[in-house]
Amino acid sequence: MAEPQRRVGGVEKTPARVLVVEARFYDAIADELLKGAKARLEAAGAAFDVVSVPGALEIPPTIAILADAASACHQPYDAVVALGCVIRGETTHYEIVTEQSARALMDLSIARKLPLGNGILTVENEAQALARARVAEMDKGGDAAAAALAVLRLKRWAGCV
Ligand SMILES: Nc1c(NC[C@H](O)[C@H](O)[C@H](O)CO)[nH]c(=O)[nH]c1=O
Ligand SMILES: CC(=O)[C@@H](O)COP(=O)(O)O
Repeated sequence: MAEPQRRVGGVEKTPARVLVVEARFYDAIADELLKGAKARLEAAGAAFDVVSVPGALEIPPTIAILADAASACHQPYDAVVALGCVIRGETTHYEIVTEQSARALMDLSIARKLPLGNGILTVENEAQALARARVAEMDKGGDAAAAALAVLRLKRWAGCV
């Protein structure tokens, strides 16, 4: 049976090796998302690597590349967190970026049975983005990290029943 869950100060301890891939298309938003994700991972006792890419479309291939590289080095990642912000512009490119990045992340997670938290904001304007990125407000970066760890705990539990 899986070891009893250890919850300290309201945070479920989850020892893990986590890959965080952040898109830096909007630096101020990315900073807040990363701040929240790191705080949640640290509170859970998880180790993590942070890698930056230009935009949301680069997140899925970067995860695939680095997950394979880590496994080849016999240091596989237990979970992944994707962080980014896509703000609608004048053209249909918003649909491409949002839908393709989300679809690719879901496909990656399922195909590889890799716990993955999707913290890519898809919003209409900067105000909506800031409200969701800020740790003191909606903390979507922290939520994405927490979601990845929650699925990891389930995966470990399933492996031990
Ligand atoms: N408009 C946004 C983008 N667009 C860039 C793409 O993600 C990608 O980097 C480019 O098409 C080159 O492959 N990316 C975001 O993360 N956020 C946006 O609002
Ligand atoms: C979501 C985007 O790619 C966005 O920056 C594109 O803006 P636009 O549609 O005005 O070119």
